[in-house]
Amino acid sequence: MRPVVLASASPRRRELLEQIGLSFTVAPVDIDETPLPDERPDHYVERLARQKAEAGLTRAADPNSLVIGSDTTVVCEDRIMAKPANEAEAADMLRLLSGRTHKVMTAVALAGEYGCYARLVITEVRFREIFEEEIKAYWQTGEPADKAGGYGIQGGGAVFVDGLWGSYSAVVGLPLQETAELFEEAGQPVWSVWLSSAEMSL
Ligand SMILES: Cc1cn([C@H]2C[C@H](O)[C@@H](COP(=O)(O)OP(=O)(O)OP(=O)(O)O)O2)c(=O)[nH]c1=O
Repeated sequence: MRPVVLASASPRRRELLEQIGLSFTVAPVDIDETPLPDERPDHYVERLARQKAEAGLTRAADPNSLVIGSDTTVVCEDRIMAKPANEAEAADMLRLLSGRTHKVMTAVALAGEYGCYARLVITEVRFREIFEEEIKAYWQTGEPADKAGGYGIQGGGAVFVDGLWGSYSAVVGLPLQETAELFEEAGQPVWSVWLSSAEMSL
């Protein structure tokens, strides 16, 4: 088995990867997340996911590692919403998302000595109308600050959600089905990890 590295500082990505039973180490990378001039949001998230995975591989102690990088961005009315810089920006984001359907774009990339492969997952999320008092109170919870679009579907942000079409895990930060597909293609399927942990516990 090749060692698996998650090149991310996101606690959500760590929890999602733990959920499917993979053993891995965490080694965040720091890359410039500024969009290129006129860059399309789908190209942007995939580029960042690839850059995170590739930077992680360059730094990995074992060159045989499989390194995961991922990026999540909320897109509404052609606006790319990364993590809000402050309360005013978070409030602006939630006002725009209120009563509308937006897209959550998440890309996952897996880099290994064979190259870097990626999947882009687009999920539609519909929000009910959100009131000013709620926006103010939600900021106080601390939840919006480190999340794309200024909300967490896995937390209090769930109360705004009217409907979701696509991948729930992708909205939280890592599309698990597509991540497993990349591992399958890399010759290290997730089920083989399940099998070896089951054999070890016998
Ligand atoms: C929309 C949404 C995003 N998020 C999070 C997932 C990501 O952590 C974050 C988007 O920021 P990213 O820049 O994708 O990731 P990050 O900076 O947190 O971590 P790293 O780059 O080191 O991998 O928003 C949620 O937790 N819940 C949600 O509902």
